[in-house]
Amino acid sequence: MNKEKLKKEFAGLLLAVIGFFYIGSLLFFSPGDAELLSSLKWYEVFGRHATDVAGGLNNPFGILGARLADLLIRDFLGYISMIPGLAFFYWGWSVARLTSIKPPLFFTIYIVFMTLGFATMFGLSTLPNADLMAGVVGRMLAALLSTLIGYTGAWILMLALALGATVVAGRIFSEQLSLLGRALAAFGDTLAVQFRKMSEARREKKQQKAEQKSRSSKRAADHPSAEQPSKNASPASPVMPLDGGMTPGEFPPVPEAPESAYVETGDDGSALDALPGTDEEDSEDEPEITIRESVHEKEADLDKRRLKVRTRDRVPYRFPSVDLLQRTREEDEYVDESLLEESKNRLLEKLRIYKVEVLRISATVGPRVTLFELELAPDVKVSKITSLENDLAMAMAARGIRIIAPIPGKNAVGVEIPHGRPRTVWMRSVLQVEKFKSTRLTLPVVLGRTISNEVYIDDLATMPHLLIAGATGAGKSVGINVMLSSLLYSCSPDKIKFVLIDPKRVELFHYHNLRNHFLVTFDGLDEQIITEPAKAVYALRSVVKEMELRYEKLEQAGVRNIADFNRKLPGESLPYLVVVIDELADLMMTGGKDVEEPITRLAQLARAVGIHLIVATQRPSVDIITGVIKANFPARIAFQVASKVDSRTILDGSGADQLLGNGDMLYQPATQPKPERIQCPYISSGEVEAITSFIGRQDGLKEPYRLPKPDIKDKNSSFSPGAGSGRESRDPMFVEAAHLVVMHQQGSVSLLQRRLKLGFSRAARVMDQLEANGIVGPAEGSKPREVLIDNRDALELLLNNLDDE
Ligand SMILES: Nc1ncnc2c1ncn2[C@@H]1O[C@H](COP(=O)(O)OP(=O)(O)OP(=O)(O)O)[C@@H](O)[C@H]1O
Repeated sequence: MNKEKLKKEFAGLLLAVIGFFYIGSLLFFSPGDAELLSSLKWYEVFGRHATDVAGGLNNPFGILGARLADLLIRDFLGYISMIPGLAFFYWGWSVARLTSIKPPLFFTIYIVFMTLGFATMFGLSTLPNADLMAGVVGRMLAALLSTLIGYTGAWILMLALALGATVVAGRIFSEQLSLLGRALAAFGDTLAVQFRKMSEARREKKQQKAEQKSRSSKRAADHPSAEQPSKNASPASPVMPLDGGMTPGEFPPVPEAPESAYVETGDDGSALDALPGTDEEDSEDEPEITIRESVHEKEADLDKRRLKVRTRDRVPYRFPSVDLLQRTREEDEYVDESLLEESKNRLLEKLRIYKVEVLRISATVGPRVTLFELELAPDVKVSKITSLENDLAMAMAARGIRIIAPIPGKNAVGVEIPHGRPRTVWMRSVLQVEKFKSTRLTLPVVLGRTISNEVYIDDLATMPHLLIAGATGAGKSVGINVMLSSLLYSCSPDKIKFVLIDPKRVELFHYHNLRNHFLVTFDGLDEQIITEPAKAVYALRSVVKEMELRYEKLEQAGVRNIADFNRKLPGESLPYLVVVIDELADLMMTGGKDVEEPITRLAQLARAVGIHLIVATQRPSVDIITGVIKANFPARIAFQVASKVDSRTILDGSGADQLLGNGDMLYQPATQPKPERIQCPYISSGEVEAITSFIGRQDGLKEPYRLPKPDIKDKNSSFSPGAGSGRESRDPMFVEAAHLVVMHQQGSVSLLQRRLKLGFSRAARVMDQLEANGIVGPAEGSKPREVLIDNRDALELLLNNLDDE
């Protein structure tokens, strides 16, 4: 048994003992004790006189009990004072079983209120002994009320108050009552089983006796001359033959009544379960569960920061207040240990069937699921557990079971099982934490709460692009709203701009309010939120052009990235651009390569110039999330998807098919080997509207941020400036660059920059051309590209072939 649990149970027991003492002392109140006690000073507990007094008391709870009873019954609330004693038991039970102290606290308030009420009612009544029940306080309250509102009025008021308090308490304690009901039912079941065991044993004994009797009378009848066997004679002593070819002296052995074996039978008498003590033995062998404390995030008031700022063009801007977000009930972190124990037992039982031995088990209760961490016996292979995922899910009859084998960095495997008390994570609660208030991340986006209840915030600037997939209704749009809102709560309109592409037309509608602050304008397009696929291609190409222009600026300033640029030239600082595409499938269906190419290009190159993509789709199939797109989005979020295949497409592994929907997600950052399960916060469209219209009502910036016209030479051709494989579109340094990467066997842009003295954007363009001509592989995040040509000769051959084309 773990120490923590033992401590809690001890404290619970102590409280129950105090409860017994309290009620017992009052129950044995004797008016005669008062006289004896009056001769004893209150601090006198030792000495002869104290012993004499204690010996003469009628109250078996000694001096302390008698004093307590005297004080409470005679001078306070009469016999009614006994009722609050029940609270000790509730506290004891709560301390031993639960982590939340709220229910017993409410119960104590309720019971004190009811005690005062009952005392007053007894004070009002004329029943015999009513005075003794009401005590001084009850009588006083009754007198006060009947003077103020009359006798009948006082009765009506008291009854109404008692009824009202009981109704309220019933609501508050409905869950506790059902728990108590379950506990009582379980206790009842145990009693019934014990009772059945006993009566079964009695019946069997009777049956044996009857059988023995009938056998001996049969023997006596068959062999009247035979001597009666002595009382102590063994049944196997040589006596008469029986039917069935037994030799004389042979008796069928009398079956011993099995002492420990007990077979529970169904109504039809069939065996339900062979229980030769297995349950008890098993539960003794079972490892104890340790409940891990969830993380308590330090709270902070987000409104207590500098809310008013001035933009670069001297326009005042005020950050939205968190009061625009719904005030919600506190997220209840109460852990129902009995349910937890039930899940643990079921899990261990199933694992036992598959012969998986567990040494230690601990549980972390998250917003939607409980993570059981299992330390396995050394001879159990981890692969065995992984192969059991489906069987376990079926055996436990639960959706949402996910196995993490092993948990990265731990000597344990994880099994996530949904618990019966899903908690909504509210947007307000995840923003009102110190972590978010004092974040130093460039583009902080809140993703939600982890299983250990920690608020998970990541930096979009380092992700650097995010791919989101999930079935319809799984929570993608809510997720995008959460991310955009966290950016609105942390960045001023100077710092960040949004390019919003919404082919579904309804998802990003509220952001129209941001047109004068956060939305870019396009040279050549009227819309600021793009909804038509053709215009989306135009807008994406505009962003590509912007990227190229930014690279030129960076080159001129002699810096490597946007952060350095903004530090070096604060007067010309560039805002970060966040490009959001809410439904890639709609675009890919109509735009195909025309959409894929600018997205890929941006994903490959745009990070350094502060352009970041958030792309969502409800169709995570390979024709939408192509290999090239996938390779360039190292950070991915999977909400619930329909199949394992979809899960593999987005995460390169299963798991997303086992999610529960409603914002339950797996986040795979570029830097971690395995995805993390997170519950996305909930933000309603009303809240998004409130935030955006708060911003929209403020004075807009003097100058909109305008994106340039894209380079469109041939409308029908794929748009890939500089990335073409045609001879005329190749950079003059192409051949030299090809030789360089093959010689060094290293496809890195910085190598070209250094050795060929090229600017970043030109070097990146040449690298794309090398890829398009099959000399290097696709970009793999920040790693150098793979060089596909082994040696100089092979390269010469390839270059000759290219020239012949
Ligand atoms: N984080 C969350 N917490 C609680 N409920 C959520 C959460 N996210 C989504 N939901 C519920 O699921 C519903 C659908 O969510 P949402 O519109 O984001 O789905 P979607 O994946 O964008 O669907 P579609 O692809 O059809 O647009 C919401 O209206 C809400 O009731």
